[in-house]
Amino acid sequence: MGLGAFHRAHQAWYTAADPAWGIAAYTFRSTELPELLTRQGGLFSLLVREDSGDRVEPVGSITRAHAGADTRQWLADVASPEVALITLTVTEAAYTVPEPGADSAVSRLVAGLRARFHANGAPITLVPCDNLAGNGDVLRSVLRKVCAEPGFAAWVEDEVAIAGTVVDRITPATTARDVRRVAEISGVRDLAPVVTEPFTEWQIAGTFPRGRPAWERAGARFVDDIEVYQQRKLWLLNGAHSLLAYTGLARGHATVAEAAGDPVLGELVESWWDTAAPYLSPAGIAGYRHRLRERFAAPGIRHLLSQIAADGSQKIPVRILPVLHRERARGRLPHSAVAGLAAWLAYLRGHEVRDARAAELIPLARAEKPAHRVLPAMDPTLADDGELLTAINTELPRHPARST
Ligand SMILES: NC(=O)c1ccc[n+]([C@@H]2O[C@H](COP(=O)([O-])OP(=O)(O)OC[C@H]3O[C@@H](n4cnc5c(N)ncnc54)[C@H](O)[C@@H]3O)[C@@H](O)[C@H]2O)c1
Ligand SMILES: O=P(O)(O)OC[C@@H](O)[C@@H](O)[C@H](O)[C@H](O)CO
Repeated sequence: MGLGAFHRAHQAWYTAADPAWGIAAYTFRSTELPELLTRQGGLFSLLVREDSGDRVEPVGSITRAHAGADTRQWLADVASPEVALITLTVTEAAYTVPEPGADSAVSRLVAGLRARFHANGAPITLVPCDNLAGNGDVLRSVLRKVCAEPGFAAWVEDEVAIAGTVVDRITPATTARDVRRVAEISGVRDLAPVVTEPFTEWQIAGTFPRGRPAWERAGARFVDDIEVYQQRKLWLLNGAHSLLAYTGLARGHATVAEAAGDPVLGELVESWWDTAAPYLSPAGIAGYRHRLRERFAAPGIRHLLSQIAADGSQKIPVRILPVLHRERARGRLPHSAVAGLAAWLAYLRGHEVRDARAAELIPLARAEKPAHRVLPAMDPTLADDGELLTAINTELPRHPARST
C-alpha cells in the first residue's frame, strides 16, 4: 500500500532479492503511475547515485500495479490467502483514525482486512514503513480504535501481526533529469524510474505467520527490539533533515546538500547531534555521524528541502521533541532545537505550506507570539514552558519566511 518513490527504492528493491515473491502494489490517488508501471510489466529502473558514478538497476518485484481506487481488486488481493503481508508506505500523516465514512489509507486497509476475515481468516502481517516512532505500535493502536465489531476485532488482535520497522534510504522525488539520465545509461526509456543513494538499511521486528520474502538476502536485519535503531535514525538523520529543511529554506537554500554545505548550518547540525547523542546507545554513533555527513553532502542526490519541510506537524514530534523534552527535564535549552523550531514557525508563516494540519496551524503561526500558540497545539505539554516558547519567539526574526 503506497507506491511512492521510497517504496520502490526500498521494499520493492529488497523483495527483488527473492524472486519467489511478488508485489501487488496500490497507489493512494495516482492512476498515472500504475498505468505506466503496467505498461512496463511492473519493471522500473533504480538510478543509484554512487560516489564512483551513476548506475541503473532494474527492479522486477512488482508483478501488478493498481490505482488505489480499484477497490474490487484491493479487496480480492487482501482476502487472498496467498497474500502474506502488506507493507505500508503512505506518509506519517496517514496513521490516523479516519472520520466516519472518509476514504483513507486506514479505512482501505480495514476494508481489506474485513474481506480477509470473512473470506478465510488467514493470518497476515502488516509492515508499516513510514518514519514514525513505534510505527507498528501506532498502527496497532489505530486499528484497535477502528476495528470495533466483536468477532472481527478479536481476529485483528490475534491473527493480524504488525511488525515494527526502521527504514532508511534517502530517496528524493524523481525529476525529468533523472528520467533522461536513466535513458542515457541504460538506453531504456523508463518513464517511472526512482533515484536513490547506495546506502540502505531495514530493521524489522515482528512475526510472519504466512511467510515472507528473504529480505535478509539484500541486507535487511530481523531484530528483537528496534527502538535503539529507531531513535538513532529518527533523531540524527531525520532530525537533522528537518532542521536543515527549515533553517536552510530561510537561508535561501534549495537542497540538503546545499544546506549541509553552509558552514552555519553544518555547525547547527553538529550541535544538534551533540545534543541528541547522550540519549542514544553510544555504540557506532561517531561512525553513523560520519556517514550522515557524507550522505547529506552527496552531490548526485538532489533532495529538496521543500519536500522534507512538508508535514512538520507530523515529523517534529518524532524527530526533535523527544530530545528537546529530555533536555528541558535537565533544565537545558539547546540552541539547535530552538533555531529549528523558530525556522519551522517561519515556514508556517510563509507562502507555500504543505502540512496535514496547515489549516489549523497557519493562523496560529501568523498571530502574535506564535510559539505560544503553535507549539502547545502540537504538544500540550509545552504550554507551560514559557522559557522555551519565549526563546523560540526571540529567535524567529533570524529565520525570514521565504517562498519554497
Ligand atoms: N523518501 C525517503 O527518503 C524516505 C525514506 C524513509 C522513509 N520514507 C517514508 O516513505 C514515505 C513516502 O515517501 P516517498 O518519498 O515515497 O513519497 P512519495 O510522495 O513518492 O509517495 C508517497 C506515497 O504515499 C501515498 N500517500 C500520500 N499521502 C497519503 C495519505 N494521506 N494517505 C494514504 N496514502 C498517502 C501516495 O499516494 C504515495 O503512494 C515518507 O513519508 C516516509 O514516511 C521515505
Ligand atoms: O520522507 P519523509 O517526508 O518522512 O521525510 C523526509 C526525509 O527526512 C526522509 O525521507 C529521509 O530522507 C529518509 O528517512 C531517509 O531514510
